Amino acid sequence: MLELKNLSVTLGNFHLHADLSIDAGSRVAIIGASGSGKSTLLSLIAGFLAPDRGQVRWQGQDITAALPGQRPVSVLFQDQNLFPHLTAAQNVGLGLRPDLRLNHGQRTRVSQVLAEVGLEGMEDRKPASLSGGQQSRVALARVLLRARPILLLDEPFAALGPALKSEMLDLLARIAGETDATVLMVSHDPADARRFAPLTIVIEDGRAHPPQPTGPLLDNPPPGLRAYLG
Ligand SMILES: Nc1ncnc2c1ncn2[C@@H]1O[C@H](COP(=O)(O)OP(=O)(O)OP(=O)(O)O)[C@@H](O)[C@H]1O
Repeated sequence: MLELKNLSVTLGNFHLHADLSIDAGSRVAIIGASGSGKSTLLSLIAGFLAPDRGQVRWQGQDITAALPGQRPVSVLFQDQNLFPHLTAAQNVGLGLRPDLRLNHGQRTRVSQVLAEVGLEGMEDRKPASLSGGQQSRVALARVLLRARPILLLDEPFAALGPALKSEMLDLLARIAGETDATVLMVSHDPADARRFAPLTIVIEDGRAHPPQPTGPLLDNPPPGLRAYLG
């Protein structure tokens, strides 16, 4: 279980508070207006940002003071997930060894995960020679290889067209299933939440609310969320 216990942070005039828990293996959407604190919440969990108060706990262990690299977490952003000067295989291989000194078995594993996301034979391509969808697949292959228990996604597929985006969400769901990951995904698109996440965290007025069932929430949104969804 991922627990945010009485967690709060202040950034200038902005305050965010969260007191909630998420069962291991859940898929949760995070929705809220622009500037409501969605990325801030992910940063607190990933360890990019330290809270003023409260704890982040995973499977009963306090990880509040752990450095980002020591946390059981992978993060995918909207872009800049790949290093442009490295090949697809190297970008994926970073998930195993940051110095890229991979042995034969590890290189084989990299090729396997690339094939699993539909990029067989593209090991040596650099990001500039891959389409947007293929670049997303490389980033997902690295997530698959790392197999960290918590996966945080900050609008990872926002730049892709609708058909490609739903393809990527399906691939993500498959990868999350294979790795048993607990997934938190920020999205501006309620259709993504419905498609991917049985539960949704609403962030409003400086508060991240406990996860609620996505369907009923979006069918009958509270006033603040209704105004945001339009
Ligand atoms: N380092 C900082 N110093 C001061 N304020 C900050 C800092 N970082 C973020 N903020 C403020 O915190 C608030 C929440 O930002 P955050 O990026 O979490 O919002 P968001 O919900 O992810 O927005 P968007 O949907 O536009 O990406 C914003 O008002 C932002 O200006």
